Amino acid sequence: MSSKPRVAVLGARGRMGSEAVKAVTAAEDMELVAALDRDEKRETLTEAGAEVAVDLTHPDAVMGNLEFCVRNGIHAVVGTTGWTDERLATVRGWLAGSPATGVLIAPNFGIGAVLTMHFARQAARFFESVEIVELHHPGKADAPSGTAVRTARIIAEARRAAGCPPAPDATTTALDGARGAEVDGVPVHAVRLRGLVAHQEVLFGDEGEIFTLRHDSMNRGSFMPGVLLGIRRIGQTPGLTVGLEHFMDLGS
Ligand SMILES: NC(=O)C1=CN([C@@H]2O[C@H](COP(=O)(O)OP(=O)(O)OC[C@H]3O[C@@H](n4cnc5c(N)ncnc54)[C@H](O)[C@@H]3O)[C@@H](O)[C@H]2O)C=CC1
Ligand SMILES: O=C(O)C1=N[C@H](C(=O)O)C[C@H](O)C1
Repeated sequence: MSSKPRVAVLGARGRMGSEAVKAVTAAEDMELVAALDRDEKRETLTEAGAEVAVDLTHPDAVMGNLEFCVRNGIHAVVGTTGWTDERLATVRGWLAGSPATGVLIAPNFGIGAVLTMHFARQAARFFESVEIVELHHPGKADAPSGTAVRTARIIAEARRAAGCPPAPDATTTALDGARGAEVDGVPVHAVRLRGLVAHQEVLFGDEGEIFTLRHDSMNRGSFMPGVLLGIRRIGQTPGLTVGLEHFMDLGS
């Protein structure tokens, strides 16, 4: 990769993509070489000599974009949501054919959001109960958020490893959705409200004690230090990396 990575943004006219275009343009150690949105041809990436593509599009678009990038040896920094185990396995398969290429999938670029997940992993085994509430702007396509799904999986994994029993819940009758969506056994509740950007609470409970982790992104600029960190690191990180925490030297 060049000493100043040549960067393309996909989804460049969107809420996140337009912010990423500004952040990459303002960063002195990288160069914006392409800014694409829907209906613009992916070949622009190769024509422009892009070395890193930042994908901030839509769950329906991200797989096609990534396949193109990996096939052409373009590293990818992905904020787009909608990840399943099957999709991750497909990306690993593509990368096997292009072993020098790196893909970072970051459920959340907010430094505080990454720390929330890190601390949630540590707290998970100490409390009987845990539930997640994520709160977002009403323009969001997916529910629950990618961050909430990832947080729930991290918590569930930590609780399984510690041999924790399921959280207590005496509910025998409920309206559909009243107890949220179950992600790996953790209830996740999604709020969509005008005025919000991106917020999450992880609620842990035990006898006489509640422990809450809360993160608030007040604007989309809050995600940009994480996007830039991903661009700076992905060229030296071949293969698939899931989660920005791997670039943050957080220790265990
Ligand atoms: N990882 C993170 O920290 C964050 C991730 N996100 C995720 O990023 C994605 C985008 O979010 P927003 O910017 O709020 O959405 P948005 O709807 O404002 O922007 C998406 C943009 O992608 C464009 N697009 C759709 N298909 C495309 C394609 N095939 N090629 C190029 N562009 C295409 C759309 O025209 C639109 O301009 C969502 O999945 C969202 O959940 C959002 C905020 C933070
Ligand atoms: O769509 C959004 O806005 C966000 N999407 C990501 C998610 O689904 O977790 C990250 C952040 O929550 C904002």
